[in-house]
Amino acid sequence: MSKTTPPMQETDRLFAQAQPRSDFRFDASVARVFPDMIRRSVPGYTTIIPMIEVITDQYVQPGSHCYDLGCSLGASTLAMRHGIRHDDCQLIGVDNSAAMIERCEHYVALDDHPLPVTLKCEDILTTELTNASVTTLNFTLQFVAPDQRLPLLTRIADATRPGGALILSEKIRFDCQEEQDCQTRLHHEFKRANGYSDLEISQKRSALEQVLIPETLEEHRQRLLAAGFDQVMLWYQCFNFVSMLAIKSPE
Ligand SMILES: C[S@@+](CC[C@H](N)C(=O)[O-])C[C@H]1O[C@@H](n2cnc3c(N)ncnc32)[C@H](O)[C@@H]1O
Ligand SMILES: O=C(O)C(=O)C[C@]1(C(=O)O)C=C[C@@H](O)C=C1
Repeated sequence: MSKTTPPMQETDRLFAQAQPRSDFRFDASVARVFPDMIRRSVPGYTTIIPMIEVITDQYVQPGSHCYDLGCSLGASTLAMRHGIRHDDCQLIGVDNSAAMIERCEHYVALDDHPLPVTLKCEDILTTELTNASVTTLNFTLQFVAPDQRLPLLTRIADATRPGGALILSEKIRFDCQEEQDCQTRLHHEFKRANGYSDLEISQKRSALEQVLIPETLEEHRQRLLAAGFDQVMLWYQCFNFVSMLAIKSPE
């Protein structure tokens, strides 16, 4: 596959046939269907991506680094790229799935924009973070072990310049059981409306159970403050999917 040939985009039928339960992984079969899978699975994803460009444009600083942690195929990376007005910034996408990074390189090459993008196949828990103005975790923190989340967010906050920001999008859970049930039902209806069958929805749900650990909005808010951010705002919610903006005050 040459770098300028668009990768084949396939429809997500990964959970269409009855199969033994196994944990969800970001492997080559997921990477092949990922644009279709995430668009049909995450309510609001197609709104959040263009807003990442708008938010990046507001918080990016000249001469700084911008990070997309858990970049997958680069949808959020490219949104950041288009929001960066300074030619002396570095944009770095990090993902520990080799299959994702390999395909991401093609999407970056096809995107007509002068700002270089560095892609790293690394663990976001250990990747180097310095001199950051904007960092994005677009539906990635939910896959990090809960006890590793505060250390990661603290590293991000420590690396962020005064006036810089973190965009954090997550699937959340609710303390109130009634709300949890209602929002989960609405999310599953969204998947059904996008053509997923009951079997696909339930098989993916059990594959994600041990892997995607959602937390409440309050848990996210408190931890972002504990990590060193000064202000936390909810800027988007659709059912049990949200996006937050955590800001370090200007000096
Ligand atoms: C839901 S996807 C992110 C979607 C992407 N940000 C977007 O906007 O299209 C989560 C990604 O995080 C990556 N990931 C999960 N844990 C990681 C870790 N510890 N280090 C690096 N990447 C990780 C996965 O490989 C996967 O590609
Ligand atoms: O919660 C679900 O049911 C999902 O399918 C969500 C989700 C996500 O939020 O990342 C899980 C895995 C894929 O990356 C696409 C969507």
